[in-house]
Amino acid sequence: MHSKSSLVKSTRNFLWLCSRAIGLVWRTNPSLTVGILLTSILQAILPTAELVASKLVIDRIVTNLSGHHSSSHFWSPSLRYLILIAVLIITLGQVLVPLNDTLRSILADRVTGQVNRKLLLATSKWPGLSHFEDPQIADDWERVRRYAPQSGLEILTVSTGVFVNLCTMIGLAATLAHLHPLALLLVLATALPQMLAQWRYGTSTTRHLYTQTSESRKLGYWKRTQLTPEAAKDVRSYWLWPYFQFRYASSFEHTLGQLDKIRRGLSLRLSLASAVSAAGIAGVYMYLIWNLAQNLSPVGDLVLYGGAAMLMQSRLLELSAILGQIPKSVIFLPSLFKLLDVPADLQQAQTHRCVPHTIERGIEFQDVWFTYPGNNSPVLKGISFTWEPDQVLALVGPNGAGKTTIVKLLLRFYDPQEGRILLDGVDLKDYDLDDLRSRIAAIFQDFVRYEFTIKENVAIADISRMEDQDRLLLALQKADAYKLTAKLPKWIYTRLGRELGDTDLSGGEWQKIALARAFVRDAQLVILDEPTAALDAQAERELFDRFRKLFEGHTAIIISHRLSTVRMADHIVVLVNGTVVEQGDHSQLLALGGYYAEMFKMQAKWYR
Ligand SMILES: Nc1ncnc2c1ncn2[C@@H]1O[C@H](COP(=O)(O)OP(=O)(O)OP(=O)(O)O)[C@@H](O)[C@H]1O
Repeated sequence: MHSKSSLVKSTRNFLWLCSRAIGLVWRTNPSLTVGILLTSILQAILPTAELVASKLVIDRIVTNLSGHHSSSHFWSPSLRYLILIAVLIITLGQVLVPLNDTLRSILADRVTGQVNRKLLLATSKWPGLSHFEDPQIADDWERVRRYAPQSGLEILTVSTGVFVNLCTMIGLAATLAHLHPLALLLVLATALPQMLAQWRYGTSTTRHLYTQTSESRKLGYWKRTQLTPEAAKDVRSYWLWPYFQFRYASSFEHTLGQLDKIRRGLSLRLSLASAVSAAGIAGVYMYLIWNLAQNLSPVGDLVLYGGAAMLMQSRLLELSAILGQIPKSVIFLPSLFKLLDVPADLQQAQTHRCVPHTIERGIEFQDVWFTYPGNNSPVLKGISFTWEPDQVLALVGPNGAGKTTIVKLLLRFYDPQEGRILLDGVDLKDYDLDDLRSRIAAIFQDFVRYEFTIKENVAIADISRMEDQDRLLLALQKADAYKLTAKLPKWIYTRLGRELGDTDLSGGEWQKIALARAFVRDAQLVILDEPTAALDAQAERELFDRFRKLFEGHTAIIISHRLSTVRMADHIVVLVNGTVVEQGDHSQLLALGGYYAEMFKMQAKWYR
């Protein structure tokens, strides 16, 4: 009972997937889809028509040869007429193959483009970061990347393939049954083992590929480690090539070695089964030759029925190969539709409340607890602190204390599991998410180095200001990055990066470009995560001197391990292991003689 209901459920699920996939193909380009269907229907009818026409031509030739000896009688009007029809049918059959293939290729590319656009649109609606860090979603991406763009088209290919082969086979079966019902039975029975082997081949290899998705992600990773310019430095300086090659080779062996084993076993069965089907064809031919010898049938029958038996078998095999392909076409569709339908990872406010233009009361963390999705232990354990408007707040603490996590919560990349984060007394969750983020200029320590021009790299913080050159130049000046543009070949129009760019910058120069982004936006909140980590001592000092002026009228948060950068902050929060251990301004914390004072003295000692 249970297995029956699960069969009904999985069949319903399968049909739903197929209809959704075909719907996707249809909506991508209805006229191309119709073109493929029409050419497929014609391809279904033509093979039987070709056989019948050939038989009629041969029989007419034999009749004309036996009845008359003059050339004019041989070329009787009926023979010419039959030859013309046969040539037309054969030509049409030949023309349809490339036509159908071309239509399929065009549609395949369009479906791929459509699927990718849909996926990008769907991911743009994931408000947080959790989905990007979920290993199951990463597996779904891998399946989609490898197979799903073709899946919609494969479903179309499979369904038209099944239709074409069934139509062709009805004609062929009727022809064979006309010769003798046992001839039909013989062909069907001897094709059966090969059909089963073919089907098993398709389903087993697909199942294997599906279960190996995580492993093939690793395979891709080991390949990338040897190809990306970032890793190339390490690979060469540490001579990692043999090690990465080894990891790649063992991962390759793991995924594809097993597949080879499956393939070898199945191909042996397939060869044995082919021998059985060949025996079936031989049986039909023996019967035809015996008939011919007994003068029971014309020569044309050899072409018609022998051809029908061979074609029937090849179509049966094609059908089972197509049926074996179904799991491959379908098995990746759930991943595609899961990615398209995955619910948002954050609740969005229904009220569309905007962040006030002037922050009056500041920001307050109230007993905030946070654990990263998939982790067991919390990263933030009951964090509480207040951040007054127009203040510069600094977060300090050892590595892994949770400083960047606090910033991620402020941007609502994740929501805390317990506690609240208030902006002017209102929970961040109650603000419109897009509006909230548009009021924050955040520069992370792992900022992205886009292979764009300098102008674009700065304007990325507010695309609407792309043509506001004065603003962009001012931002570059504030970040002390303007000077470096002078030495570049195309000034601010110089494209940066190693892959597409004209030239590249040093780490510190890149950091200045990233810092300039903070000054492009009209943001109420500025977040700088390690803004001076890559700067030289003089640049850090200059930034430090100008910091107050640069962020005048801004509520800013700065994360830094360099306490020389941090000391000018109005309020300093010291985090250790996810909890606030001290807070106050620089002199208060020094007077306290705790973690901050110790770190500051240690750093000062090093400098001295
Ligand atoms: N995306 C993530 N998924 C799971 N755990 C994470 C993730 N990001 C950070 N963590 C964990 O959270 C802890 C705090 O990380 P966070 O980046 O906030 O530290 P931090 O104080 O900014 O450290 P650092 O000074 O090294 O930049 C770390 O122990 C880290 O392992």
